[in-house]
Amino acid sequence: MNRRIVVKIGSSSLTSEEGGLSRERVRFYADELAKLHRQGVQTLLVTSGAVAAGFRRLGYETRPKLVHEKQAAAAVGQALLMQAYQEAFAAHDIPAAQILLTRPDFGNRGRAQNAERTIEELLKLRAVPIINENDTVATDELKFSENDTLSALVANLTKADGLYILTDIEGLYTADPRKDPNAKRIGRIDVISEELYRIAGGAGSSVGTGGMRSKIEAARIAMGGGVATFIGRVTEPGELVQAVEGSGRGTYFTTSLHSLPAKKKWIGFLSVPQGRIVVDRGAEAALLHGGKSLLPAGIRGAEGDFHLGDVVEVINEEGKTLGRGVTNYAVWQVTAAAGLPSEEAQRRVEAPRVEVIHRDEWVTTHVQKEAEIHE
Ligand SMILES: Nc1ncnc2c1ncn2[C@@H]1O[C@H](COP(=O)(O)OP(=O)(O)O)[C@@H](O)[C@H]1O
Ligand SMILES: N[C@@H](CCC(=O)OP(=O)(O)O)C(=O)O
Repeated sequence: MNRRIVVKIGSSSLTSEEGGLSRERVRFYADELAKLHRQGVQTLLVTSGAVAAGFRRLGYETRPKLVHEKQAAAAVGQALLMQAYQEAFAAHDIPAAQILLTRPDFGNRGRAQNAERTIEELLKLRAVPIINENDTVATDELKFSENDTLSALVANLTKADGLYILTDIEGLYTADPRKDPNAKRIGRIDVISEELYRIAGGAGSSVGTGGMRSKIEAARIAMGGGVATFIGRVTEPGELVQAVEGSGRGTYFTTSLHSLPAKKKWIGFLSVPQGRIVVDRGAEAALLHGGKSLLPAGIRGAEGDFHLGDVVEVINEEGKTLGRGVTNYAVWQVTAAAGLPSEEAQRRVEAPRVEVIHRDEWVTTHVQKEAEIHE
């Protein structure tokens, strides 16, 4: 049995047909989590539902669409959401703790460590940390694409053994089952490939389709940090325990990676890149397959506003992401040194090191084209 798990509950699992918060569903999930808690499993909950819980109280007739309206609804609804969880967990004598985070909180190592320490203390005292996005301050560039990403970052930060993303469908299918009756459920996935993003639908498709895409992205981030992931449906009593035991209604994403060293995990899966470096084919092969550092000779260009010590994303000339690393060069130095032999580059821009990114500070996040799918 897992020692520590993160459970993510999406809006679709918590709302009634009219779009408001269902207190009955909140109680159901609290009861399910309490069963694991009683078995000694440390449980963290990432929950949506603030907008759903708040919009009516503010006088909106339907769930608002504009960002500032949603923020206002969430400010009212977050308190109501927590109240519902407080009551539901109190029935099990479990203290419920509220934690509100934004994307940059993970990108700042000091803030991330503070959050981690607070969560450790709460778990030690047998509380359930209940986490949501801090909607008041989160607008576009501060936002997680969905709470799915937030749950993956929390799982990585807290070194969880498993991430359970609960939704209204029994896992990932070979196509959207709402549109294709022949779609089959995928039971297990060992490697996230580009093909999975394709079958989860591309940008510009319906809201639900985007939903599965962001869950695949969450699974990728969690697996990269060594956290096994489940995407599926839990609606009947006992099903969350079953999901954690390996027989849930959904798709299991395995990972052979053991937790990366803390620094690499932060670079690859928690940091917020400050810019991008474009590399040629030779550098791509050296980084992905050669275990080498990135040298100026293989660089084609750079964008963003980064300085020595920042994390940057490295992409190839087709725009595909290869990985991330800590740069020893500022953006102007990368631009001036691009394509030059190492010594000349270092002399010209007075860089502290020859390597633009040293291999000890590099994490590959490249997604391969295809991989086996187990039905
Ligand atoms: N290949 C697929 N397999 C399963 N579901 C898919 C797929 N492609 C798109 N979807 C849609 O994704 C939806 C789940 O995402 P979403 O509605 O955002 O859930 P939540 O609110 O729980 O985050 C499903 O109901 C389904 O319609
Ligand atoms: N943080 C907001 C919205 C988060 C959200 O929509 O997430 P999800 O249900 O996973 O798509 C809320 O609590 O209402």
